[in-house]
Amino acid sequence: MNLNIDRQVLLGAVTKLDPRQLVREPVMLVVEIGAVVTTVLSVVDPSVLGWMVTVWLWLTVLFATLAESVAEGRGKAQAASLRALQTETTANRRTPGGGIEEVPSTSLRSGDVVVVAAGERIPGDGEVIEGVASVDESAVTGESAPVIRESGGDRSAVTGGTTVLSDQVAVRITSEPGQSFVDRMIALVEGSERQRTPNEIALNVLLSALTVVFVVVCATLWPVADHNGARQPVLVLVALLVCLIPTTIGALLSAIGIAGMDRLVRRNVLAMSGRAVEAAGDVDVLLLDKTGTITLGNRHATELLPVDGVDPDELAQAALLSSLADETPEGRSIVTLVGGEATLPRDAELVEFSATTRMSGVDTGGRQLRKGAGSAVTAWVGHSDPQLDGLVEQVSATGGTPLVVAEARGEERRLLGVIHLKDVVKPGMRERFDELRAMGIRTVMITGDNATTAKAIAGEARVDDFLAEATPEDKLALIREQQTGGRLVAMCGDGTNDAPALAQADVGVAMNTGTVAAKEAGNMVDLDSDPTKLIDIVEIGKQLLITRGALTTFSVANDVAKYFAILPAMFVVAFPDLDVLNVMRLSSPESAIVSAVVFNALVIVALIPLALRGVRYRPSSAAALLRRNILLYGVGGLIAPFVGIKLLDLVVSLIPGL
Ligand SMILES: Nc1ncnc2c1ncn2[C@@H]1O[C@H](COP(=O)(O)OP(=O)(O)OP(=O)(O)O)[C@@H](O)[C@H]1O
Ligand SMILES: [K+]
Ligand SMILES: [Mg+2]
Repeated sequence: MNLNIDRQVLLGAVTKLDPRQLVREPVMLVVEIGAVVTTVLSVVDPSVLGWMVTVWLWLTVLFATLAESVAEGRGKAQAASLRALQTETTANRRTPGGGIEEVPSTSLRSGDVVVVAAGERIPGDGEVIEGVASVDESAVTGESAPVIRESGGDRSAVTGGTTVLSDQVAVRITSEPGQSFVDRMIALVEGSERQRTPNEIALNVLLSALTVVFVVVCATLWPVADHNGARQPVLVLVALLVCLIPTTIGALLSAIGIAGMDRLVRRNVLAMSGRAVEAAGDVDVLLLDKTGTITLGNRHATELLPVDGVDPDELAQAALLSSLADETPEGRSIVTLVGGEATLPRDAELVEFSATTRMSGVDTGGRQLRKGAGSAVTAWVGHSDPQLDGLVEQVSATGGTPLVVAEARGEERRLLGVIHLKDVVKPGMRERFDELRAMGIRTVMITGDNATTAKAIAGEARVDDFLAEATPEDKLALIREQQTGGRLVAMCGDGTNDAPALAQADVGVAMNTGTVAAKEAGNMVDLDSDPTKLIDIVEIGKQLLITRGALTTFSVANDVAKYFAILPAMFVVAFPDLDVLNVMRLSSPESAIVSAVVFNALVIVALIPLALRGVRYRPSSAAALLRRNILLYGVGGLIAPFVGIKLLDLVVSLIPGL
């Protein structure tokens, strides 16, 4: 593993020695205080032992800050390239009068509307409110293929710093200066905004408590030893204290957390909350939105199917008229399919699409035209038609979305036919959902589409279960229901109608292609818009928990062993009976103490790569994992000090004066 220790990383490590920063790691703060004490003692009363202990105590603290600095350094290069996106550009802002004024991009505020043409850089985060464009987002996502961004649908969000390749769009800015997506990304990859996770905080409290206990033990050892004629210099007691407190995990705890977040960033996932990363390690159920999440999301009209007695042209004109003002991608695709030069009559009153009504349309010239989900439109018409039901079934069975078209003139309401909307399942879904199943995670697709379409897509993507004709409230209710059963729920979605569910889920992963509302509601954003990314997220979450557990086990086992390694050596002169415990036959009490302190420091260095890389995660039961880790890190931690300190003693004893 390339640790990449350059000047900047070293400088960072030295800066972190500042006690004001170190208070966040109480174990290391105690070591630093110890180092200050031994430094003073060694200046007043110099000795080889004193200086050896002092130098190695300082190194112990430095190794800890170095671990954190190295972990942070890995995001620095990425942060630098992201900063390049923030250079000021000129934005074309719409004035209240309808004109255009040139303003610096840095002065844009939430609510401003800017016009961006081909070749120009999008000056800030926002939502496309007019037009369609292909956008190069590679600077943010690393993906070189251009993406479509359009108004009305679930693919409307744009990121400041990306470039429009073709056409022109109007964008409503949604972020305030300094709070953009790229700002948040930079803070994340640099680790400066890292939030400690609940488990990490709990562990830190536990380690601090342990440290206090050992401080008390060592402080009381002094008068006791003195009383028994085995007076121990303060220097030796400080050395003993540092060996006993959990320095290994105390030094690496923060690096483990930073490295976990970094692993997510490397997989193109931005986690806004550490709690979510930990929760991901224990997820039981994954809920996924269909359109735009499991499928590519460019649902578009491919054919018109009239019912008997309706002229194909009449259906086409009705479909067209009801879609002329429909700004959703579905609506625009109908206009494209039918073609022609039709314009909306002046008296036309629009009925906008909503995920709750699942209909859209227009009222004009005494006519009302509606199109939408089969159940919604037949309910509006007030009666159904077996032939129409057949057409709906026919489209649904292929996984397509049927939009039923209907008309009302006065009292008479008629069903005209069906529009076939087609969408494609993203490649590779099946295998990845199989993998999730192997990890013990149940996948449930939720969609506003009808049950037959849902069933066809669910079968094709091979999810475990599906919920059809779901409104935003249904999605939220399903999550709440799962959570009350004590299960941890992950949700992947892209639409504004997914936002409440994304906010409620323990792990809410918003697709980067999605709407601003979805991205703000979730606690993670996947830049690749791949719902099966959850596999990686779960693995990283599990790995984080396992790594922390393994290194804590190792650290505590190590300290217990050190107790037996050095205590007999310290007191053997005063209590010759202790010699039976002196199994290691270290050459002298002084050499024993120095060897223990050196070993204690070197263990930190040795484990930095493991803390950064993480303990390997293989899918297996929690019990098997626990057994394996206790064996490896517990027993290993008990044995290592005996071997290590003995070997160091052989070298240290050669130093004159020890
Ligand atoms: N522009 C539109 N006009 C009329 N009806 C529409 C339009 N777009 C979609 N519908 C209908 O509304 C239903 C719900 O659509 P919506 O996009 O809200 O679903 P959803 O809950 O996001 O789930 P999914 O993402 O899987 O579609 C669709 O199944 C379709 O029948
Ligand atoms: K220790
Ligand atoms: Mg959707």
